[in-house]
Formats: sequence, C-alpha cells, structure tokens
Amino acid sequence: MRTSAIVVAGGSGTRMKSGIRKQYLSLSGRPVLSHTLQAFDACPAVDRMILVVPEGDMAFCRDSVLAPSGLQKPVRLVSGGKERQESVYNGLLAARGEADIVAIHDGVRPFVSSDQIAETVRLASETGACMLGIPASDTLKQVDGDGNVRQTLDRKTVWLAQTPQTFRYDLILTAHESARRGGYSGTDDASLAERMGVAVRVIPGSRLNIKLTTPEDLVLAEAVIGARLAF
Ligand SMILES: Nc1ccn([C@@H]2O[C@H](COP(=O)(O)OP(=O)(O)OP(=O)(O)O)[C@@H](O)[C@H]2O)c(=O)n1
Ligand SMILES: C[C@](O)(CO)[C@H](O)COP(=O)(O)O
Repeated sequence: MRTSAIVVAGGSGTRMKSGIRKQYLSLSGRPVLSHTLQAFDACPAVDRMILVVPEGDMAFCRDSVLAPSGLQKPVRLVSGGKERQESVYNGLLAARGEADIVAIHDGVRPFVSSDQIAETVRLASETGACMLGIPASDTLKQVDGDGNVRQTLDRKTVWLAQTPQTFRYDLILTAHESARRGGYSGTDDASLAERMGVAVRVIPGSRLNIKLTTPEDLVLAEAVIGARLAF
C-alpha cells in the first residue's frame, strides 16, 4: 500500500504569541517542523510526504526547513488554507493518485514516534481509519459560560485526540468532500469520518506527543528534548 504523510503546518500560531510562526521555532537548534518531518522520514511505513504551509512561506520552508533537515524521502510543498481542515484538503488533493493510505499529522507535534506512526498505518490499512489518542487522566468538568461547573463527566470513556490520524485515501477524501458540501467544520479529520458513520480505531499515543499551542508548551518541549538527550 502506498502511504503518504500529510503534515499540516499552514497555521498562524496565534496562541503561541511568538514573533515567528510556532512551526518554525527552534527546538534544540532545529525548527519544530524539522523534528516532525524527521519522525515520518524515519518511519518505514511512510513512502513520501506532503508538507502544507502558508502560501508565502514556500521558499523559506524549502530553503530553511527542508534543505537542512537531510530528509531521505520525497517531500512536496503545498499551500495551506484559512482553516486546518482546508489545509488538510489541499494536502489530500495533492496526494491524489500517489497514496492508498494517508497519515495526517499536525506539524507542531514534533515528538510523534515512528513506531506509532507505523502502527496507525498498519491498522488503517486493515480498518480504514486509525488515530492516536491518550485516555483522559484528569477529572473532566463541563463548565458553563459563567465559569461554573455544570457537571463532572465520566472520564472512563474519554480520550484526548492526537495525530497522526491515518485513513484509506478514498475514505478520508470522501469525508472531506462531504463536509465541504455540508458546510461542516471539524477540529480534526476523524470527526469528518465519524459523521459518515466510519468506525475510527483509537490506539494509545503518548503524553509526550504534545501539540505546541501556547508558550507553556515550549517549556514542555524543551524538557522532552532534554530528557531525550539524557537517555
Ligand atoms: N489554516 C491552518 C491552521 C492550522 N494548521 C495546522 O494545523 C496544526 C494544528 O493547528 P493549531 O495548533 O491550531 O495551529 P494554529 O492554527 O497555527 O494555532 P492558532 O490556533 O493558535 O493560530 C498546526 O500544525 C497548524 O500549522 C494548518 O495547516 N492550516
Ligand atoms: C487535530 C488535533 O490535534 C487533534 O487533537 C486538534 O484538534 C487540533 O486543534 P487545533 O485547534 O487546530 O490545534
């Protein structure tokens, strides 16, 4: 099965409140995005990559992210959209004809493991859809607009979604096109498949597979890098 990774890095990083887009911030001397791409480059289950970036960043990404990263697999640059869902869709269109399976991943999750990527590919090849997640370990509260607890949720059945979210290509393209026709906007790709009635398999990711979203996440990221260097 031909497998393409679609790494989405077309966002503005508003919540990170940094001078440059968070996907380009330096982690251990390399851009965040370089760490992410190298995890997919090292995964034997992935044949090629599509990197989705803001339209105006193409030359920068080519010269300052891809070139120094020493990637072995082909990477194609594609321009992103206004929302993550549109960026993914642009990546899907670019993968047409080259992929039977697509692993869709946030470019700002640099600590994903190649083994876990491979396992999502293996299972998506069998079932059509597989994603990483972690079971909720904190007590979950539903909170109303006034900041008061409305109810405590049963956390036994709640998992926090991660990426990659990996699908049979035709399945996820159909789901995206259905969402576009229906005006549905989801915060992840699995939700588009779910609304089509697809059973999405969730397998354990890692608490280290963090999404760099706010400045505190950078502190965590440096700690992960430090811990890795220590072992
Ligand atoms: N129009 C967009 C928005 C997001 N993303 C990507 O989707 C991933 C998860 O999105 P998020 O963490 O929300 O990134 P941003 O949208 O950049 O952050 P913010 O919401 O703080 O602006 C990131 O790798 C981001 O670059 C994208 O490719 N295209
Ligand atoms: C796709 C995702 O990472 C799964 O948890 C998450 O939904 C992305 O949300 P964001 O607001 O686009 O970062």
